[in-house]
Amino acid sequence: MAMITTVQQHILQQQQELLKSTGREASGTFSWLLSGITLATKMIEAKIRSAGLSDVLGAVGVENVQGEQQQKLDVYANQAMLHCLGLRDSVAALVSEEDEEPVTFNRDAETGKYILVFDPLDGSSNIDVNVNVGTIFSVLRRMPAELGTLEESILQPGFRQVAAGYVVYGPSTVLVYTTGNGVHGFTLDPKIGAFVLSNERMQMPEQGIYYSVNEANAAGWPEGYRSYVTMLREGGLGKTYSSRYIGSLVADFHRTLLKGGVFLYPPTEKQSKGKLRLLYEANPLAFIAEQGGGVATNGAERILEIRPTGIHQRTPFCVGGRREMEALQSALTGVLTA
Ligand SMILES: O=P(O)(O)OC[C@H]1O[C@](O)(COP(=O)(O)O)[C@@H](O)[C@@H]1O
Ligand SMILES: [Mg+2]
Ligand SMILES: [Mg+2]
Repeated sequence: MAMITTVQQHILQQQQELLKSTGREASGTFSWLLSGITLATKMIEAKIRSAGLSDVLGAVGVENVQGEQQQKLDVYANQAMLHCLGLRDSVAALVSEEDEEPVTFNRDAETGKYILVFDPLDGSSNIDVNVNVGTIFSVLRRMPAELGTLEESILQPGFRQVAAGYVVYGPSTVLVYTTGNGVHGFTLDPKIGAFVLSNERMQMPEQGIYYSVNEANAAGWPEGYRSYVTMLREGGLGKTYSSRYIGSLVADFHRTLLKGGVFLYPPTEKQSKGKLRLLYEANPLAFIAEQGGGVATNGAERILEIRPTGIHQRTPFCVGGRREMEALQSALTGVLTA
């Protein structure tokens, strides 16, 4: 019988490796915490698989804190995450794209030592048309009380993340995560209902063949982005690039991690800060990209060094292989070199 490694086993192994170097035992708290995410995402996966047969398609008729029409599946996914993670007593706060304020728990700093930040359902505009959507999460450690309040702990910069990951609900359901020790992918095996290791130590290719951006916004981009995309299209980086844009960040990112290339959501005249959110979209994917050998910026600085000022703040988001991101930096600083 082929031996399998589930995501829980893998996390525990990673923890044991990590702690062995400090002579301490893995408490299991962390893998128990992440099992809350795998349980919630399996519930969401089950809803999506038969979406057309149950009442989860369409909008609920109210706007969320982002000013977007909330989809029924946004609400279901949010409830699943809040329910499964709220039960974990190591959780001090839950921060969701769908909730204006964090959900906090009256747990002392010893017990409630983690903060979960998440986008329960990413790619909402694609739900009703059966295109890949996902869930994105980021884990921060609560700061000791003498160093900061719970609110300050939530607004820590991205390089303070202790874990990050996403699940793509597509032809198969794939979970990708990092705890700062490489990027690892797991596929949900429907026969046993477990996420099984399928891609260990994933690496983003140094250079790819795809660029991914919503070109409908091109007229509103700063000039550097337009000339950069033109340069890629015209073979300026020694290869002819093709365009791929799904409109679900988690799916466009997953392709970029596997195949390389570049994903961009630049600022526009309408949205000078771009559209995507720093805490639960850009930060977790930037952590994974860097752990996979890629690069992630807001066009000027490293995403993981941005100091958050608000839980729903937006940021321009550029992520991709080393070659594409070096060329982007040149283009945005006005030195477009092939
Ligand atoms: O339609 P646009 O402007 O290209 O925006 C697409 C982007 O918006 C998003 O759908 C925003 O995320 P949510 O669906 O979680 O709100 C991203 O997944 C995607 O990359
Ligand atoms: Mg999203
Ligand atoms: Mg969302």
